[in-house]
Amino acid sequence: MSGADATGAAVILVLNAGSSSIKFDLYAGTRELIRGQIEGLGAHPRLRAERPGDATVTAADLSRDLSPAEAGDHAGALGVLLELIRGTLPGLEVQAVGHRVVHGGIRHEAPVRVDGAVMAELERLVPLAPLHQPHNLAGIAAARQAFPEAMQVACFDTAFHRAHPWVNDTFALPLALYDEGVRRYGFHGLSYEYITEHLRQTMPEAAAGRLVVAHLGNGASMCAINGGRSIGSTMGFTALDGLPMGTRCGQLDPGVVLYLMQEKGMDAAAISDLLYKQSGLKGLSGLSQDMRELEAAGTPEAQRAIDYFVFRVRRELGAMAAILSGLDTLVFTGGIGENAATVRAAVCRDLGWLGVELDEARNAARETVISGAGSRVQVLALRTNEEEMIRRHTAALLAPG
Ligand SMILES: Nc1ncnc2c1ncn2[C@@H]1O[C@H](COP(=O)(O)OP(=O)(O)O)[C@@H](O)[C@H]1O
Ligand SMILES: CC(=O)OP(=O)(O)O
Ligand SMILES: [Mg+2]
Repeated sequence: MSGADATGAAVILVLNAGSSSIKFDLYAGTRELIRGQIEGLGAHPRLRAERPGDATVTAADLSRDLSPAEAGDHAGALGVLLELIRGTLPGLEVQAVGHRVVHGGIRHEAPVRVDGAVMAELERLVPLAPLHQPHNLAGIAAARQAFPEAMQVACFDTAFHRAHPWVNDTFALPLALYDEGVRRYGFHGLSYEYITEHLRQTMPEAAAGRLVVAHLGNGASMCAINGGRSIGSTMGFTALDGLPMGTRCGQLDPGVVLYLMQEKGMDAAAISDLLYKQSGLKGLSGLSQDMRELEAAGTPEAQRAIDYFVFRVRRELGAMAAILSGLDTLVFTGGIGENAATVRAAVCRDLGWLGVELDEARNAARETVISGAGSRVQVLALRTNEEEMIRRHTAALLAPG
C-alpha cells in the first residue's frame, strides 16, 4: 500500500532542525522505525541513531563521529540523515514529512500543509530566526526532492504562544509596529506543548495548575503555563531574547546595539553575528557553547559562564512565578535541563521562599520527580519530544477528523 507499511500504518518522517542539531524520527503509525540526531553542529558533530524494535541493529552500529567535511554544517548533516533514512526504507513510502519551523509569524496559529505560497511567506521570516529558519526551510526543500509524493507539513515553535495576553505579546513601542508584527512571539512551543500534553496524561493536576517549563538546550527559554495555556515566554520577537544560550546573548539592553552601531561602527551583519553566534556560553567562556564541555573544563571562565546561565534562569523563574501569581510545578527539559543535574541543583538552590525544595539524591539519580517529599512546588525533569508532537500534528493533517 502506498505511503504505508505492511500493517497499513501511515509512514511519517519528522525533521527537527535546531541551532546545534538535526533530530529525526521515522514512524509507521505511532511505531518508531528509526530515530536519532546529528548533534554538536558547530562544535563536534556526531550521529546518534537507533532502531527501536529491531534487535539486529544496535545504536552503536548506527552511531559515529562525523568529520567536518561530512557534517560541518546543517546542509551536510541533512544529506547524511536523508541517506541513512533512505537506506532504512526499502519497501516503505513516506506519506508525509513533518517539519519543525521555528518562526510562523502573525498568521500561523496551527500547523499547515506547505505549498509554494506558504514557503514564500516563511522565507520572509528568515531574518527573524537566522539560526533556524533557513535550515527548517532547507529541510522542507530537501524532503520535497527526496520524497516528492509526500505531504510536507510545517509545525511552528511560535504557535503555542499565539494566545498570549496582550501585555505579554507586545513591546512598549508605538502601536504601528505591533500591528506590522513586531511582537513577542515566544519559541520552543512544540516542546512546551509536548510537556503540557504529557502532564495532562500522567499528572493532570500539574497540567491544570501554575506551571513553569524551563527548556534549557543550545537554545534556551522558559514558559509560564496556566491551565495548559502559555501566558508568557522569555523569548520575544526572535529567539535571541531571554536566557543566555549556547551562542546567543539573551536579554540585552537595546542601548548596547546602538552603542555597537554608533561608537564601534558595526553594521547589521556584524551585530547579528555577534549576538547570534559569538555570545552566550561561548562568548562568556571563550571556550565552548556546549554545556558538557564547560562542565568538563572546570576553568574559572567556564564556571563564570555557567554561573551567568544559572543566574538568568533563576531571575526569569521569579518573573514567571510572579505573572502566574505563584507556582505549583517546575519542569526542566531540553539537553541541559534533562541531563545537567548540577545546573538543575544550582537553579533550585535556596528557593525555599518559592516553595522549591530539591531532593539532591533524586536529582543526581536522574529521577522524574526531583523535589523532596515536603516541597510545596513539584519539580520534574522530563525528556521533551518535539518529534512526537510534530508526528501528531502531521498525522492529524493527513487524516483530518
Ligand atoms: N549529559 C549532559 N550534561 C550536560 N549538558 C548536556 C548533556 N547532554 C547534553 N547537554 C547539553 O545540551 C545542549 C544541547 O541541547 P539540545 O536541546 O539537544 O540542543 P538544540 O537546542 O540544538 O536542540 C548542549 O549544551 C549540551 O552540552
Ligand atoms: C528556538 C530555539 O532556540 O531552538 P533550539 O533550542 O532548537 O536552538
Ligand atoms: Mg532544540
